[in-house]
Amino acid sequence: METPYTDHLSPEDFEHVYEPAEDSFLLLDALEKDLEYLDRLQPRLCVELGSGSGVIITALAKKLAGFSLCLATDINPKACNATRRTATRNGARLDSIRCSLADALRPRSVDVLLFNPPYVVTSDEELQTQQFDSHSESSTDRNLVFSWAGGQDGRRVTDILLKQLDDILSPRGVLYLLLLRENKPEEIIKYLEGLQFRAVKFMERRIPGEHLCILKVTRCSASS
Ligand SMILES: C[S@@+](CC[C@H](N)C(=O)[O-])C[C@H]1O[C@@H](n2cnc3c(N)ncnc32)[C@H](O)[C@@H]1O
Repeated sequence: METPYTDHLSPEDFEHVYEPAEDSFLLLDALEKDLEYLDRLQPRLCVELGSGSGVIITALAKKLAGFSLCLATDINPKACNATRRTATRNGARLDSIRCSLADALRPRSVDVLLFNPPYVVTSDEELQTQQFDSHSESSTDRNLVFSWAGGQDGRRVTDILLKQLDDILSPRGVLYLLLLRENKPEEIIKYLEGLQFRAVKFMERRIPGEHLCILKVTRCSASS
């Protein structure tokens, strides 16, 4: 899949919005690798949580143009705005909604769910401030911190999503989730198996200082 243009986003934008990095590109590569599967799935609704600059959902929206509705969410209003601009600049059709995770969506409606969460292990205090800020309409200097700060085990936001996953994914839905080794992917796989999901490490990449992987999650009841 082509990496969308981001030349409309300035260095000032990237002071508030997460700039695409190795983690973003790994998620893009995983989607590229699974395009045949996605073509067969013919998803009606694809959603990226925490879309940041919007490069990932824009790339997918272009690829699946014609048969999928694509949506992006982010708690950071500047990220929602950047996502809209990236989609427009690249000729992709999608909507961008400011909300936490999938809070604004109909239950069990999402066929393809993407999330590159704030995954870095930090103190939990970082996130308490995030909850306060996320109620404000304005963007703050701390938005960038909230794009990577993950609290204990780098899992605070991810764990909220995992608890809600059964209510978010459609019966044939699939989740592509980016994780760091420190997020304990094996523990997450076991947890999901207990909830009747099938989770596999779909792609892995070592970069200086980080060992990243993409978890692919489907319902056990879904045909593979
Ligand atoms: C690591 S960045 C990923 C950005 C983009 N998806 C990418 O891969 O380049 C994480 C994004 O999640 C957003 N985020 C953090 N907590 C969130 C939440 N509870 N609901 C929605 N978005 C959230 C941040 O604002 C940030 O844009």
